[in-house]
Amino acid sequence: MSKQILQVRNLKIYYSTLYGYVKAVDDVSFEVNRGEILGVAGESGCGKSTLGTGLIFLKPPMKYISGEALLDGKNIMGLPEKEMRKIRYEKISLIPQYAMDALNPTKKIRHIIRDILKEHRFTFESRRDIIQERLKIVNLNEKVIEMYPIELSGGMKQRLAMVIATLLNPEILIADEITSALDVSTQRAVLQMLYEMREKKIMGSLIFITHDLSVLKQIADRVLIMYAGKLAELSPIEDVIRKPLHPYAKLLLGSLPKIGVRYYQRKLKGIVGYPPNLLNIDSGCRFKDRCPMAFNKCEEDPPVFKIDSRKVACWLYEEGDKN
Ligand SMILES: Nc1ncnc2c1ncn2[C@@H]1O[C@H](COP(=O)(O)OP(=O)(O)OP(=O)(O)O)[C@@H](O)[C@H]1O
Repeated sequence: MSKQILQVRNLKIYYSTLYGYVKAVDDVSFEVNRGEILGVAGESGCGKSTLGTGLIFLKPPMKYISGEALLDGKNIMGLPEKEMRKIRYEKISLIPQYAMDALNPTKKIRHIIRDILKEHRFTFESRRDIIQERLKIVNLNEKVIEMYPIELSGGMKQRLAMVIATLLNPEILIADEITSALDVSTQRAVLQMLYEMREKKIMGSLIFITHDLSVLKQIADRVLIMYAGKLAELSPIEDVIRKPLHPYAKLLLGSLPKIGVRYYQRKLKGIVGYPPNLLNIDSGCRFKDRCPMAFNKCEEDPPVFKIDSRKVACWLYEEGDKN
């Protein structure tokens, strides 16, 4: 059995618009190890959600262009909907961004769960114990089963979405910005629940998408930092925190508040400038216009260089092996 549950190779997922393609995920390669929590981070609009969602639902105008995503060795990109339905929830599952609003408000929770299970040839009764166990982990009373989503608070819906996404013990769970709208203590509780689910092997591996690197510090094993649809850096989380390689990763880390610093005395540094428009991208490194380290070579697209267990798409690391 391979150490890697998912191998994504040269994946391109664009949005088809009247003005042309928005290159939201543009030639991205990475792998997810069994049992691993892989964080995906980067500024708003860098393609995190497109990557997470595109692996499961290719809803127009999202368009799969090329590349592969091997789940347990089998390419799932471009599979017909009938085939995808078989593997959703069971092999790969998603807690979508705004999961709180994704639940059908007119259906009882019991019926939402029943319909998902039915598609996978399970009855509600046969999974009752598991549903009860999961509700307990996320601190929800069993009574919610008889309620409608509209009767639940945002936080309760969020936790219910975690239960629904893990009903069939997926090999990979993708959690898309599920802590962003929560206050810090609820955020911590949700992270703890996800961690517990992983420990109990309720899901095999987790892809945790967030714009907030400080959240990943608490939960992730490795982090994939994206910039403008591309991989900027892929490293173990403690390595990124200790010594980020990509100039963008350095700035992203530098923009986090630090313990002991009073920010009414010192301004929190953001990253100057804006990411490029993904409809119309110049050649060369996509970060070059904002990069304090940019040099002539950056007019060419940087390949991904491998440095020990780390990957970085930046010409400063040309001495590393090209991946
Ligand atoms: N339906 C759409 N049609 C056209 N372009 C889109 C569509 N949805 C997203 N995009 C564009 O695709 C790019 C990537 O968006 P995506 O939502 O994946 O980024 P993100 O990193 O998840 O950002 P956020 O954290 O704000 O959700 C952005 O430039 C965005 O404007």
